[in-house]
Amino acid sequence: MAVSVKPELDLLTRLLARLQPHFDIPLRLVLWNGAQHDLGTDPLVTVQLSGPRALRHFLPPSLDNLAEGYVNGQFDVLGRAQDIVDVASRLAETGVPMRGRFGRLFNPARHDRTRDARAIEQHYDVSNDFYRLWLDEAMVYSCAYFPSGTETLAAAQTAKLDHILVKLMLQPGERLLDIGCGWGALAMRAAQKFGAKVVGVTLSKNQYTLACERVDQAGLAGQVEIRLQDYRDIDERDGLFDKITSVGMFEHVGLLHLPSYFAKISALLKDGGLVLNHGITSTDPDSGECPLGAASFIEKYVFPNGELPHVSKALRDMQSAGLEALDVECLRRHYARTLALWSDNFESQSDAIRSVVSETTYRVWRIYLAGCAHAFAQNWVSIYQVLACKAGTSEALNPTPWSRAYMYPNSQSH
Ligand SMILES: C[S@@+](CC[C@H](N)C(=O)[O-])C[C@H]1O[C@@H](n2cnc3c(N)ncnc32)[C@H](O)[C@@H]1O
Repeated sequence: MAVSVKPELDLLTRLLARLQPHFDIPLRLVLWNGAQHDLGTDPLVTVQLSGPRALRHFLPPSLDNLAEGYVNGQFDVLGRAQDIVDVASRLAETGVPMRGRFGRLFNPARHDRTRDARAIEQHYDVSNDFYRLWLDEAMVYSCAYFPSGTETLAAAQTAKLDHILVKLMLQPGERLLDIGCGWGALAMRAAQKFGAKVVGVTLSKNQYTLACERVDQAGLAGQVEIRLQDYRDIDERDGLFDKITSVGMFEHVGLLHLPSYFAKISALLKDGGLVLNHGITSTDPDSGECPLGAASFIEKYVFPNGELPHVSKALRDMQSAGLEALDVECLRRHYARTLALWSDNFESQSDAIRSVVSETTYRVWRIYLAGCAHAFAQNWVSIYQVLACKAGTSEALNPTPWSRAYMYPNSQSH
């Protein structure tokens, strides 16, 4: 027996008619009976509801509830991914208080080697072909650096790698450890351009396989060693490092584990050694979650167990581990730009992407990339590079010059 949806439709139509004058959101809702309702002038985004069940994803219109409806095919959305996310967050603001800021404090994520390996597998082992379709050619999967704001994605990723390696004053023959080496781009750059001997570790099997292939093809096998290894299992008795990088990795560590993460880095570093930690941070002073339900969506579908500290907590935990912060640089705008470029690539490659992953995965990542661009642009999250030294008080153990001028070798003004 067919269930009549007429009463719900009438109710909804009356409700929308009452709400419309109070909104100016460039959204057109198309109901399953074909009726259209615009929540603002000149709609940029159209939502097509497949039936009354889709409505529960608007009650409340939190970002996780909306995104889940789209990912599960309860409704279709037409428009640019970044407009879709902008409209979604404006809808969310109408119905959801900025809750969730303190969620993690009462419900910390649980981390151990097995859980973390599983979480990494879910995120990074989608397939190398998938990431190749929207990252730059070197497959750098972290915030790029746009010295003039006009660089291409590829140029900005190379500029980021060099910015990090120059900050570290990496010298020929020095031992560099890259924690969370991804597909090996930083390790290869450090060997090729700076003459370093590099160990890179990743938890992702797909990354490990491709990074090893790329190192071999570049003839760097004698200089770069890629390991499928948890950073906690690197043994300091096998030799200390002159320099350490960790780029886009400490988001996986967990708030409760940051002290032991920095203690491990400190233990692996020679006295006077430098570390560059580049990672996403919470903009909530108490290290709370991303607002409007965004954190719940990311936790469930994209980045299980990810946790972001406020930069002050990261600095505190570094200090406790004997690492003195020498330089702190905010790259928030750079990540908003990077993510917007990734999102544009994703949109332009949508057919190819759909041929290598499921429709659900395609939808999750489409909304995730555009959503993260929005989150950085809105200052919901941030990102910092922190250069620190295992210095002690001896002047001889502080390797950096008196000024920061050395960090900008190609620039006249700093
Ligand atoms: C966002 S990716 C960044 C990759 C690379 N640094 C880049 O910029 O392209 C994070 C990396 O951290 C690695 N990772 C996460 N947790 C790890 C752990 N416990 N031990 C070693 N690597 C880890 C992942 O496998 C992945 O390679």
